[in-house]
Order: sequence, then structure tokens, then C-alpha cells
Amino acid sequence: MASGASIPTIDLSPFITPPELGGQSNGHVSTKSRSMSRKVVKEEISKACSEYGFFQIVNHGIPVELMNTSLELAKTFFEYPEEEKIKCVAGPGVPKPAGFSKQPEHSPDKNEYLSIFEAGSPHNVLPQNPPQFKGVLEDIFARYSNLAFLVQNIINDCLELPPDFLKDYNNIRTSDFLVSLYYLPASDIGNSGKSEHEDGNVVTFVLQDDIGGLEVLHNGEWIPIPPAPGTLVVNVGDVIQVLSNNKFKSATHRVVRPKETTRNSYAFFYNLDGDKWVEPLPQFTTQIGEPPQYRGFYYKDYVKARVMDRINPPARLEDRFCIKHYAITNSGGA
Ligand SMILES: O=C(O)CCC(=O)C(=O)O
Ligand SMILES: [Fe+2]
Repeated sequence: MASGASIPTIDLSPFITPPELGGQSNGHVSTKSRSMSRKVVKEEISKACSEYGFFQIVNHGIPVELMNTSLELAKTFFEYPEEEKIKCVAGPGVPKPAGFSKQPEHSPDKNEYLSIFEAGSPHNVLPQNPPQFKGVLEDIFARYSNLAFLVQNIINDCLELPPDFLKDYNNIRTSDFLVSLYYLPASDIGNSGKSEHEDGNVVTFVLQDDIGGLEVLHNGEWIPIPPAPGTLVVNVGDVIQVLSNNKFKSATHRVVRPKETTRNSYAFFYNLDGDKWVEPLPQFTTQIGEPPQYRGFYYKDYVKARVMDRINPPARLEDRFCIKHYAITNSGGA
């Protein structure tokens, strides 16, 4: 039975400095009341991350018109004939997934996507059409990156980690990427847009168009995340779940394709450099007398195993490589 649960929408404005003040602190709000409002926001985010692993944000400083434009340009791009889109297919031997791709024919997930890394990355294959698309992609990438830095700092405080801990740990930005996704309408044989999964990274933002279809698993029930203009979905990835020893959840989510209409979205992945070691932090284990729930691993090994799975997917969804691979089970004797 539906519980009526929904993920919270959080107003981030206490953390955003209006540009018209030229980066100065907001003179209309006293420092004391601003720090009180920030405290409230942190409490809301902590609750959302431990309960759902997901929340939505508004008043995050990214112009709503730019977000809408990015969705409209993407729709134009994906509705071009195949010849135009395949101009963005990455050449052979590119080690990272930039450019235009489609899910393999046998996949139940019917979507196409265009990925980009930060501006100037040698792996990028940027679209020439529609003409404004390239610039808008680079612009929103830079804005999502700045916002993810802020959200990560807030999560750092929510977890009561030493100031700048996550900032210093996650200090290399070459693996972040933005994906513009285009989902085909559901058909009689299936409606999977993106099968259930958890994100492996640090923090993800999702921008949905007005169609909806993103759902998060909460206490065994799929909760729809309703789209709203200018609203960004935020979710915590496996890295935060492992570091926090399951205090914050990397929740299972999926995209269901609606009937009779296509759907556009963007996902921005704030990632971790492959050479970083990931394991539960002492603040959530030894210092509080709790056993670690995961073995440590190099992030690149995790990413590699996930990518291999995507290229050659196992027959059963539950056999996909995921963070459970590193989980310490009681029977494992670790
Ligand atoms: O398209 C969406 O709404 C979400 C996509 C997603 O979960 C992902 O790319 O990891
Ligand atoms: Fe995801």
C-alpha cells in the first residue's frame, strides 16, 4: 500500500549569495539569522540523506531559464536525424564515455545520451547543432560543478567531519561528467528507462523535464520524484555511503518511461578521482565503537568493474557489480 512518503524539497537560499551583491554577504540578513537558517537547512539535508538518500533543492543559484533552455536544446538535439547525432560519437580508443551513445539493442533501458566532461577536456565531443547547445552545456557544467562543491561542503558539515575534509579528499575534478539523457516512450514490451541502480559517485544532480518518471526506493516502495521547473534532484552516491558507514544512503532509483512521450533529463555526476582509497571513516567506526560495514577499495577498481558490467551485462539484474561487493557480512568473518 502506498505510504504517501515523498522526498523533501529544501530551499538552499541561506547558502547562496545573490550575484547583485558582488559576492558580499547579504546585507539584508543578519549574520546570526543567516547562520540559524543554514543550521536548519543542514538539519533538513541530514534527515533527507539518512532517510531517503535523495532530496530536491530550489533557490540554488542556477537560473531557472538556463535550466529550461538546456532541456529544450537537448530535446532539439535528440530529435535530429541519426546522421546529425552520430557526428558526436567518440572515436575509438577514447578511455572515457564522452559523446553520443545509445543503450545496446538488447538492453531493456531505452535511452540515448550525450556525455561531456569539464570544458577543455580532450575526451569531449561537443555538438555543433543546435548552435547554442555546446555553450549552454559548458555553462551548466561549470555551474553544477560549483553547486556540487557547495553541497559536498554542506554534507561534510552534516556528517560532522573536520572542516574541508571532503573538499581536500575529493580535490580532483577530471572525472566529473554531465549526461544529457533522452528516453523513448514506453512500449507494449517494456517501460524501463533506466533499470534500478545506485550511483557509484559522491553526489549526483538530476534535472528532469516536466514528464517525470524518476523513482526512488524507500522502505520497499517506489516513490515518484515529481518534476518542478528549476528544481534539482540531489542524491548521495556510494562513496558517501561507504565513508559514512551507511549513515547516509546511496538509494536505489530507476527511471520509468511514460507512454506516448519522450523524456529528457540531465544527470551531473560529481565524482572521485580513481586513485582515491574509499573506506568507512574512523568517525563512524572505531571512534564510536561500530564495526565497518565495508572493506576499503580503490575507487578506480570499483568504477572499472561497474563499466565492465555495463559493456557486458550479467543476465540477472541482481548479479550486477555494486557496492555490496565490498560489504562486510557477518558470515564473512571479516
Ligand atoms: O534520468 C534520470 O532522471 C536519472 C538518471 C540516473 O539515475 C542516472 O543516470 O544515474
Ligand atoms: Fe542514477
